[in-house]
Amino acid sequence: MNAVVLATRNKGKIREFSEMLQNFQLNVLGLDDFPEIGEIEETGVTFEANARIKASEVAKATGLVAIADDSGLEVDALDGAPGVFSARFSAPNPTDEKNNALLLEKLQGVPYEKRTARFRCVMLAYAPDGQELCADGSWEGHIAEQPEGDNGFGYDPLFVDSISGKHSACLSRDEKNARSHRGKALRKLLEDWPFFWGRVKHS
Ligand SMILES: O=c1[nH]c(=O)c2ncn([C@@H]3O[C@H](COP(=O)(O)OP(=O)(O)OP(=O)(O)O)[C@@H](O)[C@H]3O)c2[nH]1
Ligand SMILES: [Mg+2]
Repeated sequence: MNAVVLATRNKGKIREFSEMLQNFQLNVLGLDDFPEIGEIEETGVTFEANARIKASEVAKATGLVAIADDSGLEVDALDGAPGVFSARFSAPNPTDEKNNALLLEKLQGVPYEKRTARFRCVMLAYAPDGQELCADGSWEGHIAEQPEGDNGFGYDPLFVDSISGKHSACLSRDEKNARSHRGKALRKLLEDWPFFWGRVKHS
């Protein structure tokens, strides 16, 4: 079976990837299977650059095709912040709770109609021979004034899906995967997957 490794340590992403890939003929490994791989520094200024850094480092270290996701939240009233810094918004020692609290603080006094935002995801598969496949996805919504829901991760309790009007953390797993930036990017990536896999040199 084709083996790929997910170049992420985010448990929420790993869960969503696993749910969406369960019907594919892929043996999906994670970084837990390669404890020798340390922290990967995200020095890029774009989602694409960071996705390439993560995927290429893991592909070279494992000799397997690696898939990375670099994603984040862009808030219009904050000129696109936190963007590529979404995971590190409340640095040093960022947590999802602190990131959400900081986001609410920065948006204090901003009316709902001006709290527009989107999640973006760039997903990139990188082969040890240097070939790559890249796809992106975005998800439009608003930032609520109060958190709601227990599902998902990250900013999901504050992100309101523009279509259903529901907080992302209130969506079921299938509903989120159907709408989300990550779901869209992964479905695009998989469309071109057979062609990519056929071109890659497998050792
Ligand atoms: O509510 C959310 N629902 C989502 O669906 C989602 N997708 C991304 N994000 C935020 O953006 C950061 C990614 O940063 P990121 O791509 O560097 O990932 P990460 O550092 O968490 O893990 P890794 O993949 O780098 O190992 C995450 O931590 C989250 O804060 C999300 N928040
Ligand atoms: Mg990261």
